[in-house]
Amino acid sequence: MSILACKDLSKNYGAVPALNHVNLTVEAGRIVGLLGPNGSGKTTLIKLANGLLTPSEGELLVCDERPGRITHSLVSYLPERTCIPLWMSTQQLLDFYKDFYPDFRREAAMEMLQHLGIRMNQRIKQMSKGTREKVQLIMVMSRQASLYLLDEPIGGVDPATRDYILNTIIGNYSPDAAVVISTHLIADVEKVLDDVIFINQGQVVLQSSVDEIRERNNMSVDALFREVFKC
Ligand SMILES: Nc1ncnc2c1ncn2[C@@H]1O[C@H](COP(=O)(O)OP(=O)(O)OP(=O)(O)O)[C@@H](O)[C@H]1O
Repeated sequence: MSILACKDLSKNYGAVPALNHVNLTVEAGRIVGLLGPNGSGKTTLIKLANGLLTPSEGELLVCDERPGRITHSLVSYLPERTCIPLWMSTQQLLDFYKDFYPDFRREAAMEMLQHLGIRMNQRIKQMSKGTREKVQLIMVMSRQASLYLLDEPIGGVDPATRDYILNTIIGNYSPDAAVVISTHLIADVEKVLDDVIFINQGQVVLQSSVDEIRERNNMSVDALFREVFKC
């Protein structure tokens, strides 16, 4: 069973085609980079997988289920923008997640928050943008989900902390789960990726393992991306 499967999936916003007959699968145990230029359809695909949008044509399945009530408990989603309640303290946010998500691993979240020096009594609205991003990512990755959908997870995180975030958080998920990361920070993220999907103008132009890219093209994912999408 694949964790995510798109079959001939299309999505239009009115007359604007955002995804155009996309076929792809993501298997358990894989960390997949969803990479493409601005406006290529990454966020649209992530929102379809999370059930925030519905397909115009074709099908998208999460663990063999159409997005809906069942998949909401299987998917842990980090949106592009911060959407945690700003008035809460870190402590209150932990309580909120524990109440809301039965699969939330509070101890794991606490350990990561403490490692990054994030105070339990600080309110989210008092935090810097990068700290908010870290907190939200820790919350999302502390759920025991089957599919993690991370839309631009580390854009505001300083480079020194990125490696910790990527290694500790993304390296700590269950082998039965899959992670899809949309990012423009390819050089930073590619060391944790197993596979990449290149998407352009709503179409998948490449799906490959990172090892294959390095062997076949003798270059990093970042270098290949720059070559494929050169302006
Ligand atoms: N709500 C909307 N209404 C109309 N068009 C939209 C809407 N959201 C996205 N689009 C269009 O759909 C296409 C894909 O957008 P999407 O946000 O999925 O791209 P993206 O790859 O995530 O881009 P970026 O890297 O800039 O975040 C673009 O042409 C965009 O203008």
